Formats: sequence, C-alpha cells, structure tokens
Amino acid sequence: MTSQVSSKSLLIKVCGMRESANIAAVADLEPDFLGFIFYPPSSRYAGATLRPELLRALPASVRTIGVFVDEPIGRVLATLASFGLDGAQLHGQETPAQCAQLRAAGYLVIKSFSVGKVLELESLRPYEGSCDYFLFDTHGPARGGNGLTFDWELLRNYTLTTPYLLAGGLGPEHAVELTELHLPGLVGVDLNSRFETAPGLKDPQRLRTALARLRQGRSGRNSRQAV
Ligand SMILES: O=C(O)c1ccccc1N[C@@H]1O[C@H](COP(=O)(O)O)[C@@H](O)[C@H]1O
Repeated sequence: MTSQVSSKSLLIKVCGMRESANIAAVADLEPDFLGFIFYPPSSRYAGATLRPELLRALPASVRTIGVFVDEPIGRVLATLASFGLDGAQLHGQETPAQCAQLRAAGYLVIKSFSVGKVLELESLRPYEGSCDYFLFDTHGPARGGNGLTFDWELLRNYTLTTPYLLAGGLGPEHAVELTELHLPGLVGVDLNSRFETAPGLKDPQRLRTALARLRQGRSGRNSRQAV
C-alpha cells in the first residue's frame, strides 16, 4: 500500500492493540509507530497476547514501541529485547538518567508527561537530550488511555528542543483540526481509546479515514476534502 506521506506529515502512533489480527490490520495502514501496553493494570495490556514473530514481520518503517509505567529499567530492557521492540514510551515518574540508559542501549525513547490545567515546561528541561520525543497526555484517573483532551494552547509557548507527540483523547473528529494545528515542536499524534470498538481492539476503518485525513491535510495544507 502506498501512503500519501510528505515531509510535513504528522507522525502517527497508534497505541494499545492486543490481538494479532487487529495488530496486522492496523499495521496495514502503515502508521509510523505501533504502541503496545506493558502495564498489567491496563485493559490494553499486551504482554500476554503479543507474538514477537508478528512484530518482526512488520515493515521496518513501522516502529514498535512498548509502553511502560514505572517499570524497573532492567525489566523494560528485557521486554524490549524479548519482543524485538524498537523503543519505549515511559508513562510514569521515570528519570532523565533512566531515559538516557534506554537510549544508550539503542532504543528510541518517548517520555510521556501528564498535563492538567497548567504545564510547567521548565520542569521538563532536565529530560532534554535523553529522549527522542516527549509525549503530552491528559492527566486523568488512569495512568494513560483516559480518552480526555487537554488545552493544546498550553503548548503554544513551547521552547524546548525535544520534538513531541500530542496525545490524550484524540478522536476522528480532531483529524482536520490537528492538520491545522501548528504548535512549536509538534511532530506527531498518538491515537488510542477513541479509535476502539472495545478496550484494546482498534477500528481499522475509523483509523484508515483519520490517517488519510491527517496525511492529506498536511501535504495539501488547505485541503479540507473528505476522504
Ligand atoms: O492506554 C492505556 O491503557 C495506557 C495505560 C498506561 C499508560 C499509557 C496508556 N496509553 C497511552 O495513553 C495515551 C492517551 O490515550 P487516549 O487517547 O487518551 O486513550 C496514549 O499515549 C497511549 O499511548
């Protein structure tokens, strides 16, 4: 399948699949990242169902990311190696040194930060240089996957150098708005619970439509046409 990706396209991460057939269907859409939750309390926990051979058969352009919450770094490294994952998304209180340790081991590192009514960007400065991307997710009752958006304008004055993905309750209705959202540092989006028919089960058709809109929107900047 050929995607309409341009250098201006937002990177797209689809997160939280568990079942092989569903993973294959989402991978066919060629997102930039596929995320798998390795946090046992999550209803999207993939540790028991994910087959490493399926991940190894994916195109190299689709990078696979394990999502962890305050997991000891030794266990993160062991999981990344045993599933053949390309990187880790860290959703807890992981330190800059822990991020740097994963990066030094050759893994892509996405550090997630929980955003409430305010965002103290200066507190993230110690993470600069130890992560490939930051990810901004909405603060909520669960550690991730709350399906809630935050006020994206809190990122209007972003001055850090680490590029970031926007997350938190992004749904099909946001696709056009996201293509027109030109925030400093924004390079991608993370799609999760708003694209599900059940926890951990993504709707490939809803994703196909949204990915086409996201990709088309940025390559043809003013295009609002439906796909
Ligand atoms: O999805 C989960 O269950 C989850 C659990 C623990 C940590 C992260 C999790 N998901 C991440 O949450 C954000 C936002 O998801 P949503 O769009 O609000 O449903 C996303 O980055 C997921 O990777």
